[in-house]
Parts: sequence; C-alpha cells; structure tokens
Amino acid sequence: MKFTKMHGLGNSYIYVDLFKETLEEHDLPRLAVKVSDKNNGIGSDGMILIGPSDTAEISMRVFNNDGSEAMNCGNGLRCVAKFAYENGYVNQTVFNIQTKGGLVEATVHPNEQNKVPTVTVNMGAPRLSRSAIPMIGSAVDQVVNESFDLGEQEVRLTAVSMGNPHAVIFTEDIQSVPLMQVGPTLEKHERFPEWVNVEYVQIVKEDELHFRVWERGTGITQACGTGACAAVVASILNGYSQRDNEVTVHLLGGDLLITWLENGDVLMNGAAETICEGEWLL
Ligand SMILES: N[C@@H](CCC[C@H](N)C(=O)O)C(=O)O
Repeated sequence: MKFTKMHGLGNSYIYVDLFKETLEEHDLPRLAVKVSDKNNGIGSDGMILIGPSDTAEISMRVFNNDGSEAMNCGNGLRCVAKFAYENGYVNQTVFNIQTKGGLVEATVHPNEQNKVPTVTVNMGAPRLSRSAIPMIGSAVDQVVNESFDLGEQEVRLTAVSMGNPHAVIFTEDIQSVPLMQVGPTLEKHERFPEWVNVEYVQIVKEDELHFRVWERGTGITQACGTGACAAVVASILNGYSQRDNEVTVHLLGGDLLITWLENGDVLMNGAAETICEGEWLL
C-alpha cells in the first residue's frame, strides 16, 4: 500500500489514496492502529483515507490511532486539500471536501515566495446544544463555563461540537495544566456517551490564545484543528474574544488563525506539509 505521511502543525496522519489503493472496510480500524504505531509501524496520530465523492470534489475518512473513526479533522482537511490540489484531483484552488460530518469548503493558497503553503477551510457552524455534543447533564441547553465534578477536582468547561465533540477548559497558566490526568478522565467520562476531545486554553489577549489538547482516541497531540476552532468559539461564548475577529491560536506545533464569522461559519487557516512517501507491506 502506497502512503503519504503529512502533518498540520505536527498533527501527523498516514494518508492513503483510494483513487489508487483498495482496502477492505473491515480491516480499516486495525490498519490505522498498525500504521500509527511509532515502534512497529510508521508512527502517526492516525490514518486518513482520501477518495472519490458523489457530493464533493473529494472525500476523506479519519481514523484515530486507537482505530476509532472520527467525524472530522481540521488538520487533516488542510492536508487533504493540499494533496488533492498537488496530485491534480482538483483543478481549482477552491473546492469541497466530503467528511463524515458533512461538506466543507477548502481554499488552497499555493506556495508564495517560498513560504509553506497554507489552506483555509470553512468548518461550518459550531453545534452548541447539549444533545449535539452529546453530553449528559442538566436541562440548560448550552454548556458554557459549566461546573463538572471529576471526583478529586472540579473543572469548568464549555462544550462545542465542530462535527466532533470538544470540552474546553480555561486556565490562567497553560504550562501547568494537568492534561495527563484530566484528559483521559474527561475523554471517556460517562457523561460524554461518544467520548470527547479535551482542550485547555489560556487567554493572552482577545485575539491570541495558548492551547493544549488531549485528543479523543489518540491522547496528547501537537495540534488539533477542530479543537482550535472549538477553543475560539468557547472564548467568544465566555466573552473573552469577539465574532468576526481573527484569533491566533498557539498550539504546540505552531499557529492557526481562526475566525468565527457573524454568519455562523468558522474559518481556519494554517499550514499543511508533506513529510514523506512510502510503501507499507500489507
Ligand atoms: N486532529 C484532529 C481531530 C481528529 C479526530 C479527533 N481525535 C476525534 O476523535 O474527534 C483535528 O485536527 O481536528
């Protein structure tokens, strides 16, 4: 199986081109686990399949490195857009990508003045109702700065779905957050029936945030595109940032530029890079 390893700010996936490769559906979770293994495989945060689509120019499916399938992946979308553009699967710079979570519009900004090319993705509108996350709890519909009892400690979280679920916790000091403890506990907490991605966010100023993530199905990663979008939406819901203003999110692997537009859509701009190509012995 030929593969391309790509990353968005260090959030790396093994990309398989289904225009050329044929894989068995029942094998996909197991294959994602195997290729992602850093000791016995290629090493990545998961596997992404790029293929044809009935409703868009191209489609993508995302598997976390535990084999679970995700509805969406922001960093993956930018890499898929770059791959589709550079491999001639699209002949324009603006096109649609079909994901399990719906259609998104991607705009490729080809290499200008030897800079790393970037991609802008319109991630659509966040879903904010408790049932859309989904999260079990009180009758209050939106989960904004809500107290959450974790047994030994209490956290306050804001829940946002960007097609996939996110729990955002604000902190005064991003360097000292207990991500290794709170991440896995919240991820699989019984009040999140589909599990949840967990983000800590520190506000620097209204248009600048620091961000750390524990990804559902993967653990700590260098970056999470949907998580950065959820962080900015949560920041606006909590009154720290403003609609229509571009916010720079500093992730471990680099920066993303996120805007929650007045029309409801969330725009994400950032880099997409190819690491290597190779052949996996099935
Ligand atoms: N890294 C991604 C998100 C990947 C899926 C996530 N772990 C989930 O299960 O929802 C991103 O860049 O958005």
